[in-house]
Parts: sequence; C-alpha cells; structure tokens
Amino acid sequence: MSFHLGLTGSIGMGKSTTAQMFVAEGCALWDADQAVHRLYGPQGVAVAPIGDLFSDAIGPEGVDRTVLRSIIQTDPTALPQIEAIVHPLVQADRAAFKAQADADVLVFDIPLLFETGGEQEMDAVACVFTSEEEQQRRVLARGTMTQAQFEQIRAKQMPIDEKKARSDFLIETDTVEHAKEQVAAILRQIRAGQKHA
Ligand SMILES: CC(C)(COP(=O)(O)OP(=O)(O)OC[C@H]1O[C@@H](n2cnc3c(N)ncnc32)[C@H](O)[C@@H]1O)[C@@H](O)C(=O)NCCC(=O)NCCS
Ligand SMILES: Nc1ncnc2c1ncn2[C@@H]1O[C@H](COP(=O)(O)OP(=O)(O)OP(=O)(O)O)[C@@H](O)[C@H]1O
Repeated sequence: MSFHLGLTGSIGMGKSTTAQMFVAEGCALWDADQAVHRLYGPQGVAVAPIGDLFSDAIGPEGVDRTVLRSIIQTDPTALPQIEAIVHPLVQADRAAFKAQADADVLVFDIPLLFETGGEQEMDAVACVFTSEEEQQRRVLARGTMTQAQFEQIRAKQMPIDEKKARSDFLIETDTVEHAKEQVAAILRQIRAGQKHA
C-alpha cells in the first residue's frame, strides 16, 4: 500500500516547485493544475462544455486562459460554473492516476485540497507557505495575472493560517535549499512509518 500525501498551500506559495523535490526523492506525483491543463488542451475533455458556456474562451489551443481570467474577473458567476464542469473531471483524472501509480509515496499537489474535502483521501497533508508579501511578489512576477485577478483568486481560498493549522507537515518555501531539507525530513518520517512530527 502506498502512502498518500496531499500537498497544498495558497496560490504562488511554492506547491509545484516543492512537488518536484518530492519527485526527485522518488515519489510519484499527481498535480491538479496540470490535470486542468490537460482538460483545457486542444483535445481536452473540458473544452466543449466550457465552450457551451463561454464560446469566446475557446481558441485553436483549447481553452484560452487569458480570456477565461478576464471573464472570471468581470462575471462573478463564471468561476463556480467552471468549477462545476472541471472538478468532477479532475477527480476522475486523480482516480485514474491512483489506479496505476507505482511508488511507496504518492504526492497529490492540490491547491484546493481542504476547500474540496480532498484531505479525507490522504494519509497526511503537507502545506507550503511563505509570507503574503512574498506570495504577491511571486505571483505578479510571473506576469500572467493582474493584481485584481490575483486578489480575487486569493480571496476564494482558505486563509493560509487555517491550512497550516489543519496540516500534518509544514514546508516554508523561503529558500530552495531549506525547502529541500524539509521535504527530505518529511519523507524520512513517512518512510520510517511515523506520520506526525
Ligand atoms: C482561474 C484560472 C483561469 C487561472 O489560470 P492560470 O493559468 O492563470 O493559473 P493556474 O491554472 O496555473 O492556477 C494558479 C493557481 O490559482 C489558484 N486557483 C485556480 N483555480 C482556482 C479556483 N477555482 N479557486 C481558487 N483558487 C484557484 C490555485 O492556487 C492555482 O494553483 C484557472 O486556474 C482555472 O480555470 N481554474 C478553474 C479550475 C480550478 O478550479 N482549478 C483548480 C485546481 S482543480
Ligand atoms: N523554496 C523556494 N525558495 C524560493 N523561491 C521559491 C521556492 N519555492 C517556490 N519558489 C518560487 O515561487 C514562485 C511560485 O512557485 P510555484 O509555481 O511552485 O508555486 P505554486 O504554489 O505551484 O503556484 P500556483 O498556486 O500559482 O500554481 C516561483 O517563482 C518559484 O520559483
């Protein structure tokens, strides 16, 4: 039986970067945002149902995220409708991964883990965190979201302090080296059969 570790945190706090550190230590990874990318891609299963609601958001590459971000910004009903389409498809993708994954530790990178009750499927949860100032700096430095779009998404997420309080392990993403040390320590505990710090 493999160990199921949920990896969460707020937008831009370092989930994807930290997830790759778990992969480097021999874990198998499932990434919810990457699953959404597959669903939105040219052959993606979410393209047709999203197109039925927001035809402007469909282009030659599937769902156009720039258009979708601006629709979400101006129409408060848009994101719940998109989630109703996307979340069941993401859930099915995760089930397919679980059915075939072959590693002692499976890591599930899920930004909305607690918001969607996904922690119930996990043996433990690790939460990445950094300060809100650093979070904003990192997200805006990517240049994909405006400040207003970032704030709208952040406001939808559970506050980071609550995520931290509900997690078994914490990973501070202040430097890459520090995060790697924390990942290695967590895996030592899990592999030694100890869930809690
Ligand atoms: C809002 C969208 C257009 C932003 O796309 P973009 O390419 O800029 O960002 P990306 O997809 O990489 O997501 C970045 C981060 O935004 C946050 N985020 C994304 N969707 C949501 C959401 N529905 N609620 C709260 N936070 C979200 C997460 O922290 C995520 O890691 C896109 O994320 C989307 O279509 N989201 C709806 C599907 C969804 O709920 N995905 C979350 C994982 S299941
Ligand atoms: N341990 C770390 N030390 C320094 N910088 C980091 C660390 N981890 C992540 N970062 C930086 O923070 C930014 C966001 O990281 P990453 O994309 O991993 O976050 P995320 O939580 O997956 O984001 P999102 O929620 O938007 O998908 C990147 O620029 C990355 O280089």
